[in-house]
Amino acid sequence: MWVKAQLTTMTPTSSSQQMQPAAEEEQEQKEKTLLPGELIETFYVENKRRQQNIKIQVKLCAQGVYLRRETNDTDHINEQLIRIEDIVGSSCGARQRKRARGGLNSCRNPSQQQEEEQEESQSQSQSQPPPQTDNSAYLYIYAYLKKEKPLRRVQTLRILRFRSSEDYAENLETAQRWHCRIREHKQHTGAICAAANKRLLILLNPKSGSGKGRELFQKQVAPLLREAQADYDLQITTHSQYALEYVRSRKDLLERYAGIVVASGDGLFYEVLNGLMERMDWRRACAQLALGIIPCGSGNGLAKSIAHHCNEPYDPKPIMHATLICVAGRATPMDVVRVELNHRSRHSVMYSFLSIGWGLIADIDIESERLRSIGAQRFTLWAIRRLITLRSYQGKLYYLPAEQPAASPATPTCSAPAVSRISLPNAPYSEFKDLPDDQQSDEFADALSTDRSVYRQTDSWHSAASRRTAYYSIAGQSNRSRQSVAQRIEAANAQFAELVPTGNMPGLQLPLPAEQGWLCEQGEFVMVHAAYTTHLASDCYFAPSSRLNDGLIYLVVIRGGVGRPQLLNFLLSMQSGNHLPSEPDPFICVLPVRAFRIEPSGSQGILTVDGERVDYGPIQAEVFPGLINVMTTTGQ
Ligand SMILES: Nc1ncnc2c1ncn2[C@@H]1O[C@H](COP(=O)(O)OP(=O)(O)OP(=O)(O)O)[C@@H](O)[C@H]1O
Repeated sequence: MWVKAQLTTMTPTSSSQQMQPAAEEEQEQKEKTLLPGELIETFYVENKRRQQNIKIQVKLCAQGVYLRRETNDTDHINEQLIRIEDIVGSSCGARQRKRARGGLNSCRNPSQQQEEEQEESQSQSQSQPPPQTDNSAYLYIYAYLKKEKPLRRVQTLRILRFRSSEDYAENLETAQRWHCRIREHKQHTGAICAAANKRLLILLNPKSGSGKGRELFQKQVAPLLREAQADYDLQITTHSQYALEYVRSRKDLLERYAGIVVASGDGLFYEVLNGLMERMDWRRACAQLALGIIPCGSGNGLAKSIAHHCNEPYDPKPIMHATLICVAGRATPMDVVRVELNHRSRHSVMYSFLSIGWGLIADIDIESERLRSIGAQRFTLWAIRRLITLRSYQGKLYYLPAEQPAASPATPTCSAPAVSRISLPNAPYSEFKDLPDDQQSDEFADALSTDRSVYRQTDSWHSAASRRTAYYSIAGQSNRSRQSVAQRIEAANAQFAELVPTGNMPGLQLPLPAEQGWLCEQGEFVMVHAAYTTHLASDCYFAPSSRLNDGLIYLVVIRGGVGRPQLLNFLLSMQSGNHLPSEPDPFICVLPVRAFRIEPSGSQGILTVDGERVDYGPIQAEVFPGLINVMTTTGQ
């Protein structure tokens, strides 16, 4: 790569540096061959060592910024393309002080900054003309070049100095033309934050992870958002359920925002997802709002899974890398899993994006909470403890295999004792329509306001025992007959039932139809852990075969009777993703399924959904393929 310096100022020919007539002709010729939306200009970079100006032709096109250096040696022409995908944004104006350019420079500590400022003011007083005599306009191009082996992003700043005219306004106009074109090309790539007239909603949990969310945001996220010229509203959560309530109740969510970014751990993303699903326009909201995550939590399974999906780096700067994904912000569909729980005859429904755990891993995760103060080592310590006092749980596991009748040979399966069949449509939610906006706010006002308590205690919508009711506002309708009110309530109930995301599994208390493909295994389990993203945490590569939008739940089953050495090996290999047996194994297997149900026999145990503890009892889950959209760099 010939451009060695990360920060290079390029200056086009000015009136005082007249182009040779031949060069002028050449330039004119090149401009004639430009496609619409393309710009071209010749700049000179001063090479102090050789005491000469190096001629660089810069072309802005749909692919990015193309730089071509021509030296006097005829055989020495170097080229570089800064891909439009690697360009975060640009800005233009008068010369900026180094610190004001943002980027990672603004993350330096105060003493470093002070030194830099002193250096800069000295160098300015020595070599640079005072700002008022500089009529140049500058274009700053912020890019993070993607490099493989090792996978990383290299922060790069290119500065183009426009000074062909003596008039600053004219130079600025040229720089602005370049700046606008860059933004237009970014828009064509589908960048969500470059979308016109829409903003990002950023929800920040100041308590997540080490509790430094606010500081991390100011130092690492905000400068990048500035470079990307992303307009955003920042909401700091004040308590648990804040984000859920905010997303659920904000009326102008879809009109105002192009996406929602969670700057927190997986817990807050769970709230945002469930808040969206509790909206009456849930389907439109899921389709239109892309969701992003900036990992400020302790587990960060989703952020790592997204980075893995689009082959983006994660460590050593997970926040910077995730922010880059969010500002690239192309939407990729992602599966969501509908979970139904039954605890002491209370039913609840929730939506999950990461995992459901029963047994070993859930136990380690939750029970080691008491050692939180020692950091990530709590998991290792508790895993050792649990290996010594190994537990197993009695129960029944039902599942609907993804491939019928036989599973893919690449994924070894376990033999299941009982077989029955059931069919699930690929996209069970596709049959529902959203409520028109005006109906949302009026007709279903009562249903919305009372819904949450009902919603979390309801049976499956299709189950015979469902207690779910939509309350229809009858205020101001006293002149209508009782009969008509009853009919209207019934009609509203029917319509309401169609407008919420319903599952296709029978209610938890109902048997699974024997003839439709369900398999059942009864016995002792050390663990059943369902995952639908590759990573459960940034250092736990749990379901390597998983894809964001494959419509699959990966059930990892460890049966009773498994030896401790095999279990130890399993736990130690989870980080690298080598924990699953490559050959059929009697004790450990992974099952790609579309739905499953767990019926634990006892009443004591731990169940987790997305890493959070939920009531212990029967639980069932089914996948809704590609229900939401998450921000990725690829858009696939
Ligand atoms: N201001 C707040 N104070 C206390 N709790 C909050 C606040 N805002 C959000 N919460 C709750 O904190 C919980 C945990 O947050 P989050 O998942 O973001 O961080 P974490 O637990 O550190 O990360 P991870 O889930 O990756 O381990 C969320 O479920 C959320 O309900």
